[in-house]
Amino acid sequence: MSAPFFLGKIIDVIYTNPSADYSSSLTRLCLALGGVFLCGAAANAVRVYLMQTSGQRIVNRLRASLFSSVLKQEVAFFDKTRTGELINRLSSDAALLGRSVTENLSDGLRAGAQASIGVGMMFFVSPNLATFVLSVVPPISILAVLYGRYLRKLTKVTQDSLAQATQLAEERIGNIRTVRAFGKEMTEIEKYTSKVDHVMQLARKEAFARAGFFGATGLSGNLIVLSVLYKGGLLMGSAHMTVGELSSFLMYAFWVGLSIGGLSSFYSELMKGLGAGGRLWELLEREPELPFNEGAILNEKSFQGALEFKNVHFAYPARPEVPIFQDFSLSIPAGSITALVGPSGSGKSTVISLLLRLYDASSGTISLDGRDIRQLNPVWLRSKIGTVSQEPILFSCSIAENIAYGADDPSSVTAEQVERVAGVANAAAFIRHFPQGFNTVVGEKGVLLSGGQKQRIAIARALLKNPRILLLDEATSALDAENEYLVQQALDRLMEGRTVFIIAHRLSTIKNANMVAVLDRGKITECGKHEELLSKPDGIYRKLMNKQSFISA
Ligand SMILES: Nc1ncnc2c1ncn2[C@@H]1O[C@H](COP(=O)(O)OP(=O)(O)OP(=O)(O)O)[C@@H](O)[C@H]1O
Repeated sequence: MSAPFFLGKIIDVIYTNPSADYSSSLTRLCLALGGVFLCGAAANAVRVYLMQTSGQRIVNRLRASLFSSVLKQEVAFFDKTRTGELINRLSSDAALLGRSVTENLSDGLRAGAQASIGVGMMFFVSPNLATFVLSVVPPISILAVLYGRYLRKLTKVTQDSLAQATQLAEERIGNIRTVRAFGKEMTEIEKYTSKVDHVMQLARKEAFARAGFFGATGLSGNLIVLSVLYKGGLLMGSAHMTVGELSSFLMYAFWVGLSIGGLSSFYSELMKGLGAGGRLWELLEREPELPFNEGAILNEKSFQGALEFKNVHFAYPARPEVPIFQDFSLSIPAGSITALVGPSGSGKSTVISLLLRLYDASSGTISLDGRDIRQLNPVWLRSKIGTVSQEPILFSCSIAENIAYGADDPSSVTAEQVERVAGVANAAAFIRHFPQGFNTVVGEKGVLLSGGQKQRIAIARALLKNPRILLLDEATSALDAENEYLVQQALDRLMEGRTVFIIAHRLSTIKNANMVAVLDRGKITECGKHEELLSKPDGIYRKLMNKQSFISA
């Protein structure tokens, strides 16, 4: 900021002081100006480096905190929040906010310092001229505030619209097989294009506002310079100013003009950042409705694994008006196999979700060894429960890593442990057939494997977890005879010595269960062994067995 001052002095020396110490004055002033330039260059380099690195650090921390906050939310939150929206928050919103508070903030601070010191220096050089010139500033400030408000609103809408496009792309790319099977590529392309077109329309609105604002601020800056020339010229004419002073003043005025342009850009970027930041904070500060990692832990030694539902009422939070369970009661004794049967959509999978405490019952209690699960630490509770679902989901990493995922600490699992459980789960043979063996990457959600293979890997994963309680949702689709036998044998091994709750789709499972429970219209209507239930002439179970086809393999 002192450069124009020295420049003015140098010009005055050149113009008005051709005296004896002319060359030494000139050298001194030029050296001082050279020093100022050097310091300026070094400070700028350091500023850029620090802002770049701190910017990235802020974005990274923001993303990590956001991811952690998202993963701790209750499952109902994910029922009502679109995945694409969350991904957008993590990627584009975080970047926008990060950039806004670092690079942009640094530019803004610099512009602010330049403008205020520039104004101070203008008053120092010529108070008279400065007062005249600064009458241009207030209208620009009003314009900036109005523009900032508009931009903030527009950014929120644009980010929302972008999130919708991301959501669509993510869902359709993730389910390309379904899109392809229905031949809907062109429809999806059109849908996506129309969504990004909408983003474009909003971007055009922003560009329009930006163009007007920048035009106006640029013009104001130039008007400042013009007014300096005019009024300064008059002052010089009446010998109230030297040529050096006018030059210094002109440069300060030019800087102030530029800085106002910089400040307006900073302001608009800040408003954009705040627009994107609003929902980031909302998400960062959101407290999960179900506790994440707090509550009691039962004594491991006396832990049995008996489960009980008592008069449970439940409706999904996303659809509170549709009751799923009404007065649902069921006792699952420790170490026994309980099979649940019921029509499709009757709420069988919901029982598993409640046992895992993915949702809380609206009323009634679910207990583990006589203790209400709402008093227990959900992380501990889930560590005692293993699940194998109808269509197990694997992650896009190696088979070994997918199996090790079952352990509390996957990094401590040895290759021998993985191979052992894979052997018990009848998976080792087919895994060894792959060229990369246990290091074979299974593709997103395990697409590179067959249904039976995925199931056996999921069984190996559950075996490694070695849980006291096992919740199984049998696959509804029949496998070929060999696969069927291998999966069934693996499941039988997995079930040994545990409390097993199984949603049954196979006749053999029902026959082998210690107890079969029949779910009908939100409650358990019959309970007993397969033959007992079948012998009731008007029993619901009997009707169900006639109506519903169970896999008989
Ligand atoms: N996350 C959810 N939000 C709202 N409603 C849900 C949710 N999940 C399931 N439902 C509804 O709850 C009811 C019970 O679903 P559930 O998956 O438990 O049935 P199911 O007996 O396991 O069915 P199937 O045998 O076909 O797998 C269904 O009507 C379903 O539409």
